[in-house]
Amino acid sequence: MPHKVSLSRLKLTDFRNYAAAALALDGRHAVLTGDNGAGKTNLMEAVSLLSPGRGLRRAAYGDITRVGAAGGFSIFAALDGMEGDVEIGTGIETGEETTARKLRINGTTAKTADELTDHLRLLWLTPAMDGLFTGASSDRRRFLDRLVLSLDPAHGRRASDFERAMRSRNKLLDEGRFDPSWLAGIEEQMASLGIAMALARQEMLGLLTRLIEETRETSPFPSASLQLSGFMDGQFSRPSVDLEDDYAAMLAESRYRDAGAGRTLEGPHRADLIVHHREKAMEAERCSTGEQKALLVGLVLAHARLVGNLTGHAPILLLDEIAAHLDEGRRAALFDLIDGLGGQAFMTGTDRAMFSALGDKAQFFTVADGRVFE
Ligand SMILES: Nc1ncnc2c1ncn2[C@@H]1O[C@H](COP(=O)(O)OP(=O)(O)OP(=O)(O)O)[C@@H](O)[C@H]1O
Repeated sequence: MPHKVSLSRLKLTDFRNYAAAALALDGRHAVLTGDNGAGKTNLMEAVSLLSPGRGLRRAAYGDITRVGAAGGFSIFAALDGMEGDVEIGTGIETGEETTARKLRINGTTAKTADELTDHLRLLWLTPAMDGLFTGASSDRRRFLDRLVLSLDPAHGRRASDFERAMRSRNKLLDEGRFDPSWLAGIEEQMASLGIAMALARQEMLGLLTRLIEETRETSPFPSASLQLSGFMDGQFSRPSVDLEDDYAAMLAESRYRDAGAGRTLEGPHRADLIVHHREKAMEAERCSTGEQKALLVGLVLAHARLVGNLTGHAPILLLDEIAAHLDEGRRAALFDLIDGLGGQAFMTGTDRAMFSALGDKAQFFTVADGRVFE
């Protein structure tokens, strides 16, 4: 069983609809119940900001700050983390527009948000993700990259460096500056970063596929088969240097075409995650709403197990309204599965009775009008 990472304290100031709130957690799962609009998802969002990036809503920091607050927002958390006890503080200081948030770990300013992954790994599942299989491929790519990131923290840097290189190539092409040596330099960089990104995604999917295979018999959820498509399809068994050379050559050949299109048409930024419902041998997008939800829950929980197995520490799970449409038996099976992962899960719902099968495995909180109490 992986080690448990658990939040022991969470304090919010001027965060969404919370002027000030504090939660004392005892290491068990946390169930947050309350009416619509009470502030349950806001609490989950606050926890999600303990990982790199803009949290589970991908919101602008200015929007997170409580309407009417004099300054910015802040989040403080204490946890029993992957390297022992740690205190994390994050937020923005003034209400003005900013793209960066301050981050302090044990009182010291962190150089990058990636340092958070030394202390905890977070995974979430929200109702906003229900359309993942039918929606835009960019959402599936972001989902895929978050899965990779929770195993391989360097993936985020790779992806942002690739984006930056691609933007400078697009700009040169857009301005008609076809300087071959300048472009070749950028394309070489794109090739090494782009292939590294694609290989990291491929490796994670391979590991996840194996784990899904191993746990298939016992899982109460349908199993997913996973494939990458849209970039270097079927070529990932070749040496990475050959793939890099091929991609660099592809970019060099497509300069005029890409200039015409106004963007780079080939690359890891065009890849898609293709998911099938294995038992039904059906594309996920053609499954029923309930089947899609079950597939997604199964996939995220399988990934949580993988993160626990590979890092030795179970991730913290944020499961927003996960039990809403399940019957009693399925809910109980779901809670058993979540508990069996060995980590701390935060779960929300409108009705406390829905979580009764958790018994004393969870701490129950009531959320009402921007206040939270046990
Ligand atoms: N920056 C902000 N300042 C003040 N209030 C905000 C801010 N952003 C969002 N809110 C409010 O926070 C409230 C609670 O939102 P939240 O999504 O957490 O509700 P919830 O309890 O998860 O509800 P539901 O059960 O409907 O999903 C909403 O009424 C929203 O208007």
